[in-house]
Amino acid sequence: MSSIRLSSALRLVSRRTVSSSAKRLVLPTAAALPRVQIPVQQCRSSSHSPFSATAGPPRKKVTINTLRNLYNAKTPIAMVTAHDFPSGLAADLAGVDMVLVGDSLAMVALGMEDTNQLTLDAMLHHCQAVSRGVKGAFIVGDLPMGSYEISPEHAIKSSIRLIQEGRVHAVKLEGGAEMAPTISRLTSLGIPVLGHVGLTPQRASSLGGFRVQGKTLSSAQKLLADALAIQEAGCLGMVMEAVPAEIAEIVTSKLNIPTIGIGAGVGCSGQVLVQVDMLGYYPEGRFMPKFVKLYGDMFKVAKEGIEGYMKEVKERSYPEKQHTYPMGKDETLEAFRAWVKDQDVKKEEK
Ligand SMILES: Nc1nc(=O)c2c([nH]1)NC[C@@H]1CN(c3ccc(C(=O)N[C@@H](CCC(=O)O)C(=O)O)cc3)CN21
Ligand SMILES: CC(C)C(=O)C(=O)O
Repeated sequence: MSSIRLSSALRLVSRRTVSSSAKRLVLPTAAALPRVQIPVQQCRSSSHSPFSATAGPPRKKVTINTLRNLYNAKTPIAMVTAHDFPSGLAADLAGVDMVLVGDSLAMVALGMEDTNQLTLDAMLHHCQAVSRGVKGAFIVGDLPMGSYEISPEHAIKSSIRLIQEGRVHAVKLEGGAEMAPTISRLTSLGIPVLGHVGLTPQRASSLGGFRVQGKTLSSAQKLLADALAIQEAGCLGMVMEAVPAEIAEIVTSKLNIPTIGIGAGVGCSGQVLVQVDMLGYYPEGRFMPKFVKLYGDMFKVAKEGIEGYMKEVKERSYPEKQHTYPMGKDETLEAFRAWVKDQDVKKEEK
């Protein structure tokens, strides 16, 4: 059976965390799967993360200046969503510039039908998990529907919680010109804001569903006006979702802040995708927006891994000796055997 060396990303983490006594763990796999060997630190308790939360990857921190430099150099900005510690860690170790704790987590991690059921408290919980795993990338937390619309003060209060408790670096909010006063207040207080125009999922009902925006002249005009208004209000950039590529490119060319496109073509200043979508975490047959490209098959990997484990549990080939704890002294075992025999302990009949 062939052996695959551990990925360089995992090696990066394990180099910091694996002690000299680290065991070499051979992952149980189905016969069809190649054998993957990953050295791991022996975990004392299931409540302990196998990866040190403090040992960050040796990455230079992405700041608002880094993003500005990328934009000025016309280097596309790569952003991906994350909703927990491992997905944050994967994104960060892959080297993305920005990590978004998007409210799509409502749909992809919590099984909700839309993003509007998500509360600020739930978002905070996930931001905390992601920010524990992300040490280099610039982290943006989404303001969920209902956490910022009532007044600028409402938005300020929620944003401070996302930054103070969620440990994100910037907040994202949906909307155009009507949100400009709120965005101005936030940015004047030193809270960086990423805007979101085009298809704004929190307003899907009033858009008639998850519909492509900017397809008519008036809709394209409104898109440009909204983009200019939130730029003027001080946004560091904006997500531009589900807009015809040509329109997105023209709007991008009229701005002096980056557009991060999703379903908006290659003419944007950067791209964002939902990590769960792009890595193929779902079984075949689930609807995917047209802009999703699969870069992985996580559902297959997960399912086959669990099948391999199940098979070995059923045939008692897992756990093997190396997965068990040895006795300290042989005499103790002998003494215990003799004592149990002496007690004549009977199995209770049920
Ligand atoms: N898993 C997931 N991925 C996402 O990208 C995502 C979410 N969830 N939830 C929040 C929003 C909703 N998103 C969506 C959802 C559906 C379409 C969609 O059905 N688009 C149609 C276009 C329809 C038209 O022509 O107007 C498509 O065919 O892609 C687009 C964006 C993007 N966001
Ligand atoms: C789809 C992206 C841009 C988003 O807003 C989210 O993940 O919630």
